Amino acid sequence: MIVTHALTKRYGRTVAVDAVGLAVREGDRYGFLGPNGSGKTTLVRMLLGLVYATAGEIEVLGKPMPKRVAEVLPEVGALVEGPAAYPHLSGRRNLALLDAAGRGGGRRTRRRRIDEALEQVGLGGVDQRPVKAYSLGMRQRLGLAGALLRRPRLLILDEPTNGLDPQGIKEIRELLVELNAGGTTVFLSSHLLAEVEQLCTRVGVVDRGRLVLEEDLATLRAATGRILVGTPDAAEAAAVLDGQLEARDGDRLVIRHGDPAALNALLVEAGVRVTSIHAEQRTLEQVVLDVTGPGSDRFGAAE
Ligand SMILES: Nc1ncnc2c1ncn2[C@@H]1O[C@H](COP(=O)(O)OP(=O)(O)OP(=O)(O)O)[C@@H](O)[C@H]1O
Repeated sequence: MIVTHALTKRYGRTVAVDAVGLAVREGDRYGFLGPNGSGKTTLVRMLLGLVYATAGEIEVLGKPMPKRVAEVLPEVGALVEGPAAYPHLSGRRNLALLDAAGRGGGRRTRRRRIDEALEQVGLGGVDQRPVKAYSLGMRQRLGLAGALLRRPRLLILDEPTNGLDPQGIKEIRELLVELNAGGTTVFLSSHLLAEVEQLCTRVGVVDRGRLVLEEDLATLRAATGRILVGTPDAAEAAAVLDGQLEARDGDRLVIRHGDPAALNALLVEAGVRVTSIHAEQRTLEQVVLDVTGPGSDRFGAAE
């Protein structure tokens, strides 16, 4: 759905995006993760033809960008940082103007599509109040509604949960999962590890303009080959395990073993009471720390 090769953008001496080659596949919920200033917005703008690349290539929906921008954009819903709206007009009126200005999306269906989009983002009950009276979160939702008007095949969203409270973030997450289940591919940028971890199926990590990692989340979080066991009989368990025990902290044990069920059976058979047992998984935070090294606290773990 999106492929870039050696995509580069320089602003004078600043290399905002540095030879990035990423691949977003159909059906992905792709999280483009990086700290503030790492080049996410610049890359998103290049994908949409809003900024020209210094070098490299971009394909969106199988077509070169920005050359085929007029064919590509009607099938893409986009939300770029600080969505623009006419402040003195209502949200509904803004969406009508946006729809009229773009290609595709017939006039006959406009009202229905606007109602649907507002409903989807939780602005169904919105009144005639002008956008200048909206909260930041409401503006963000309106921006998303604009992205959904044409029922796009691909959504490209730059920090879509900026300005939303935890409940709003959860609602947007659920909406994106639902749209994705209905066939929409989702590409979003974020500086929040937790957001990407909770929402995405695939992640690209960008650090100082370079893509340092791109992988399916399930692969990244694959089991480590260790099992975490909680037991009030830690000493007995340690005796039974003979050499497989990696660490012990009170009644919690870390055991080198591949199969929690088999390990559980072994412990129970030996008379060890097991209160909890599960395979250890890496967190996205650990993976990101591994690839970016010290200074990765620039990534937001949560907000
Ligand atoms: N129009 C511009 N002119 C000069 N430098 C720019 C311009 N736009 C971005 N940059 C620089 O390029 C780098 C990447 O910026 P960018 O906004 O793409 O990062 P980001 O990851 O989206 O950060 P944020 O989340 O804060 O928006 C930064 O060093 C920024 O100062």
